[in-house]
Amino acid sequence: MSSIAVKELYKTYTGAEEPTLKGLTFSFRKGSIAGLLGPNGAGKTTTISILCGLVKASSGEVLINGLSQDAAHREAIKQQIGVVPQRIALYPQLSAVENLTYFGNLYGYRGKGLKARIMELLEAFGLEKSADKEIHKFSGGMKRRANIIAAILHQPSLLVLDEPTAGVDVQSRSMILQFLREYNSQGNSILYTSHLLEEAQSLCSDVAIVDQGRLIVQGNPDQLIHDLPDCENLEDVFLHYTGHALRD
Ligand SMILES: Nc1ncnc2c1ncn2[C@@H]1O[C@H](COP(=O)(O)OP(=O)(O)OP(=O)(O)O)[C@@H](O)[C@H]1O
Repeated sequence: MSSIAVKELYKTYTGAEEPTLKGLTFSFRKGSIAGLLGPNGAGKTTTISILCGLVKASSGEVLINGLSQDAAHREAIKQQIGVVPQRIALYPQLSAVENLTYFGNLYGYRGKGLKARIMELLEAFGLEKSADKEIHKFSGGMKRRANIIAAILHQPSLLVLDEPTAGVDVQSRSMILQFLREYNSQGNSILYTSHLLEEAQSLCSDVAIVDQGRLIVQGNPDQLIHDLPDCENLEDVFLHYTGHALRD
């Protein structure tokens, strides 16, 4: 079964002249680490926002673990999916523990069990010494790691991350990537976006390259590289399919 299936997805934002998504179709198998790749403005964040139920598609279908992303399945999907947005979604004036307790409560977790899970995850992400520090005192990498913890308190079987390694230092990035591999090895599916193609090549079992709201190509990174005789890595493949023209 697919963890994610997107079929003929269209999205036109209110007031926009052109659709952002133009019949986007792809699917990722359960248990994969999938990369949604594409140039600036390709529609990656829009797609992720629709997948997570934050933005409504103009038309098309989205299935999460076989459930259609609609009002009838919203609660079931909420339990199965964890979302790490591009922008830090934490309260700056609250400490890490206060933030994470708030997010745990949203999923119905309380008391000692929640506290233990928060402390376990803070330690796993190297943040245990900063448990009671306010988020606005965190570095960029610390904020990003805390943002990930907020999304996995309820142990979602599908974790969706929008550029989780953008703008963080090498140490934080290495820790985040190690975490993603471990979380996946526990049987969970991962979908992430990135502009770092070397990273995506080594992390992902499957990638979908999108451009201008459409799927350009999908497959295993090594296979995609192998299929094109002039390409040595995923960046070559990406440029082969999306070209060299700037998007701004
Ligand atoms: N809320 C919005 N209202 C109107 N247009 C939007 C909105 N959000 C995104 N867009 C437009 O949709 C297009 C795709 O944006 P989106 O953020 O989905 O792309 P992306 O692939 O994630 O890009 P990037 O790599 O730059 O993050 C862009 O042209 C953007 O201006």
